Amino acid sequence: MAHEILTPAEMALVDRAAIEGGPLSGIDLMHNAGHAVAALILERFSGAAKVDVLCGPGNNGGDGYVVAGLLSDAGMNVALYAQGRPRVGSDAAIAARECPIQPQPLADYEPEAGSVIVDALFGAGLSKPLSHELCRIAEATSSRTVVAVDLPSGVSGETGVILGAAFRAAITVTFTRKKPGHLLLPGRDFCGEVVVADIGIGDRTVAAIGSACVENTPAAWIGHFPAPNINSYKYSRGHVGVFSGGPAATGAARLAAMGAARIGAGAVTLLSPSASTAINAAHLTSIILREADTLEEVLAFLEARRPHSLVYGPGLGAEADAGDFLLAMLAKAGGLPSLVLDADGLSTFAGRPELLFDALHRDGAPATVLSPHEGEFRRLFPDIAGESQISKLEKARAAAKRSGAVIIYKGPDTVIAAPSGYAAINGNGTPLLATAGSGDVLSGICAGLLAQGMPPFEAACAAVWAHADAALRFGPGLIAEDLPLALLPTIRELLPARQAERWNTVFGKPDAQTKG
Ligand SMILES: NC(=O)C1=CN([C@@H]2O[C@H](COP(=O)(O)OP(=O)(O)OC[C@H]3O[C@@H](n4cnc5c(N)ncnc54)[C@H](O)[C@@H]3O)[C@@H](O)[C@H]2O)[C@@H](O)CC1
Ligand SMILES: [K+]
Repeated sequence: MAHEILTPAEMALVDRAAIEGGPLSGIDLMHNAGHAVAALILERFSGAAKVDVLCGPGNNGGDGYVVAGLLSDAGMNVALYAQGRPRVGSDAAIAARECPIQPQPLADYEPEAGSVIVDALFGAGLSKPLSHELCRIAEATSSRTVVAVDLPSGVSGETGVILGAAFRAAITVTFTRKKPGHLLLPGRDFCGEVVVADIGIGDRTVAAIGSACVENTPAAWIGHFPAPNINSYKYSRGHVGVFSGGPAATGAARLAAMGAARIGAGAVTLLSPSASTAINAAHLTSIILREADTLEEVLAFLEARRPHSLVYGPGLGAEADAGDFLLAMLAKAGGLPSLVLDADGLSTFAGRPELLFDALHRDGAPATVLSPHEGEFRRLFPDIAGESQISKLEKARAAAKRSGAVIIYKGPDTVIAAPSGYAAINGNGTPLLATAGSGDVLSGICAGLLAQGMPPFEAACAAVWAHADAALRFGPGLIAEDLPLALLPTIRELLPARQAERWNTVFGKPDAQTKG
C-alpha cells in the first residue's frame, strides 16, 4: 500500500532494512535522494540566477551535497553553505567528499534575491529547536523560494510541531513515503507542495515495517465503498435515523439527514420531538418524519423500522438530559444499529465521559464513530488533549482506544483512528469547510456509509475525504446547505473507481481488509 505514512523512526528502520537487504547501499540511496531533488529543481527552477544549498551535519546535509554537485554539473550557479562537518565514516561524509564545491560557513549566509534555496539542514534527525542563528536564517528566507529536502528544517516529522522556527518551503521533496509532519499542522503549512520521490526502496520493504497509519485517500477505503446493485431497494440500500433537536435547533439534524441521503442511504428517517414536527415537516420532502418524544417511542421505531445507523447529537442541546437519553437507549435497545455521535451528543458528556465510554465498551454495544472538533475533543478527553508531547495522531489513537469508538478528530488536519490503533491522516482538508453546519453534514455522510454496510473506520475515512472533496469542487461561497448536493461529482467518480477495484479483486489482487 503506497499510501502508508511512516514516522521518522519507522523510516529509519525502512532505510536500514533496505540497505541490509541490498542491492542499494546507504550512499546509493543518498545519491538517488539527491538526484530526485536536483531533477525537480532543474525541471521547475532552471532559470534561477543561483542556487544556495544549505547543508547540516547529518544525512539530510548529505543529500544536500549530492544536490549541489549535480546542479553544478548541470551548469547552474551553485553556492554551498554548511553547518558542521559530517561524521567521519557516514554516508554524508562520502557525499561531502564527492562534492566539487567548497562549502562556506553557514554563519556567513545571507539570502539574495533571485536565488533558489535548498534546505538540507535537518530532516528526520531533527532533535531539538533550531539555534538562534538558524531561526534568523529561516526568518530571512521566509519570502524566498525554498526547496526542502525531506522536511523543512524545524518541522518535526513525527508531530508536525515547529521546533523554534522552521523554513517555509515552496516544495518539499520527501523520500519513499510521507511522514506525519507533512500532513499534520502546523508542519503541513511549512511544506508547500509535497513530492514523494522513489529512491529505490521497494513496497515490500516498507510493508514489512507494519506502519499503522495511512494518508486518507480513496485508495485506503475504495474497496469498501458502497455501490448499489440491481437487486437493491430503498431499505436494503441502508436506512439512517437522525435525531432532531427542539423547535429552535432543527436545522442541524436536517443537514445530517440530507448528507446521509446524498451519500446513498436509501431511506432516512428524522426522529423529531413533537414540538419540532411542524417545522421539520415544512422543510422535508424525501426524508421520512417520525414523531418520537420518549424512549419508548424511539425503541418502538428501532424495533419496527430497524434502521442500520443513527446520528445522535447535532442540535440536541449539550445539557445532561441528551446524554442520559442516549445512555438509556444504549442500556435498553438490544442490538442497537451503528452510531455516529457528534456535536451536543459529545458535549453532553463533558465532566462524565466515562459513562459514555463504559457504555460503548459493554458487550453488544454498537459500532460507534465519535466526531469531535477541537473543543469537543477537549471536553471528552481533557487529559489526552492536554498532552503537549504527543501528536494529534497519537491523541486520536489514545482517544479511540479509551472510548472503544472510531474517532474523527476534526480540524484542518483531521485524523481518523480506530481502537486498534490503525489511523489515517486526511490531506484534502479545506478552509471552505469552516462554515456552520458542515460538521452536521459530515455526521450524516458517515452514518449514510455505515448504513450501507461500510465498516466504521473506512466509513469515517471515506466521509471525511468525500466531504472535503465536495467542498473543494464546489469552491468559494459554500455553505453547509450546499454540501449534500455538492457530493454528486465526488460520488460519480468514486462509484466507477469502486467498480474498477472490484475487477482488480476478480483478477487476483488481495481483497480489501478492514482496519477498524
Ligand atoms: N541512508 C539513509 O538513512 C538515508 C537518509 N536520507 C536523508 O537522511 C536524513 C536523516 O539523516 P539523519 O538521521 O542523519 O538526520 P539529519 O540529517 O536530519 O540530522 C541529524 C544531525 O543533526 C543534528 N541536529 C538535530 N537537530 C538539530 C538542531 N536543531 N540543531 C543542530 N543540530 C541538530 C543531530 O545531532 C545530528 O547530527 C533524512 O531526512 C534524509 O534526508 C536520504 O539520503 C535517504 C537515505
Ligand atoms: K531539510
